[in-house]
Amino acid sequence: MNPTLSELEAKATRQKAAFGGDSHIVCDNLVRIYKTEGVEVVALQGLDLVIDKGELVAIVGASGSGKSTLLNVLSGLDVPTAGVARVAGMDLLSMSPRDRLRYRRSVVGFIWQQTARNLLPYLTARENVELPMKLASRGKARRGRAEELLELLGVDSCAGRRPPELSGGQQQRVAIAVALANSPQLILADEPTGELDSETSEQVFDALRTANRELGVTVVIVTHDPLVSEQVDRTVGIRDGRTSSETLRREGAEGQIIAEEYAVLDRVGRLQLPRDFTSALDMERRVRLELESDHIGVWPAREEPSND
Ligand SMILES: Nc1ncnc2c1ncn2[C@@H]1O[C@H](COP(=O)(O)OP(=O)(O)OP(=O)(O)O)[C@@H](O)[C@H]1O
Repeated sequence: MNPTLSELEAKATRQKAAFGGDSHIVCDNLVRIYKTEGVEVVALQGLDLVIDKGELVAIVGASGSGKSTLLNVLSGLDVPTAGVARVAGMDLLSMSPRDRLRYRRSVVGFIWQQTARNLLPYLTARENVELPMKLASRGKARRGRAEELLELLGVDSCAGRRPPELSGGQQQRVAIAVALANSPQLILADEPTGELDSETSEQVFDALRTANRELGVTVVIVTHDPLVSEQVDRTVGIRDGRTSSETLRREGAEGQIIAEEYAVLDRVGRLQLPRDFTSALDMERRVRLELESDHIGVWPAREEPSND
């Protein structure tokens, strides 16, 4: 017997709900189109991404590939045009303004690249960390928590100083403490080490790793910095507004780090072949596929027979 329309609808809904399940971050076919002066820019073109609770993930990709757009969506600053974006079970497309404010205050913490953008220059480091707790009406324990966080991130000696009296790396570590103040479940960092030298970058990355390991916070870092992207367990590559590759790292038997790069197969079976692979074999427009017992072969299209 043919299924009824309501059975088909129920099946489609079940399949949709299954993607990403109850993972901490789920982006399903996420689209963000910007319209400026009648021109449309498709910054995210159906991006799929699943991140589990407690993961530390780096996002990499060429300039303009959509990394900051993704982070702005996940932080609740920007609303996508279509698709699904869910963090900790909250739907970022249909959220009310009130829930969005609560989300931005208490569920997610954000660190910008520009050190000066993260902190108020006329407050001390401790007061900067206390401020988000004050705004969220968190009572008495504010001072103790601010000091604990500054200590955890190795900047307790800076508590009484204002940002202009701190180095760039110290400012970023205080910024991480600010982002952690209201015990968020997720920290997002957009190029947090972009303005720093390599030694200072290492300290800032260590502070993010500490937040991840000690507090169990999920951390997503957009970065061009190999020091960061090569030290996380998972690096997600974005190309033209879609996730295109993933590098997974694990420890080998002798303690060495083994990195394996994968292409991402999306929900409808699309994958992006790396540009250097396709250009090395002059692959354009069409390729020939062959299914083998344990792999799929991809070949350049056969030369069309000429009519001469
Ligand atoms: N507010 C906006 N209005 C119009 N277009 C935008 C806006 N923000 C981003 N874009 C466009 O969307 C695309 C993706 O931009 P996005 O900033 O997300 O890329 P990115 O990968 O973070 O780049 P970068 O590494 O240079 O920061 C780009 O083509 C960009 O010009």
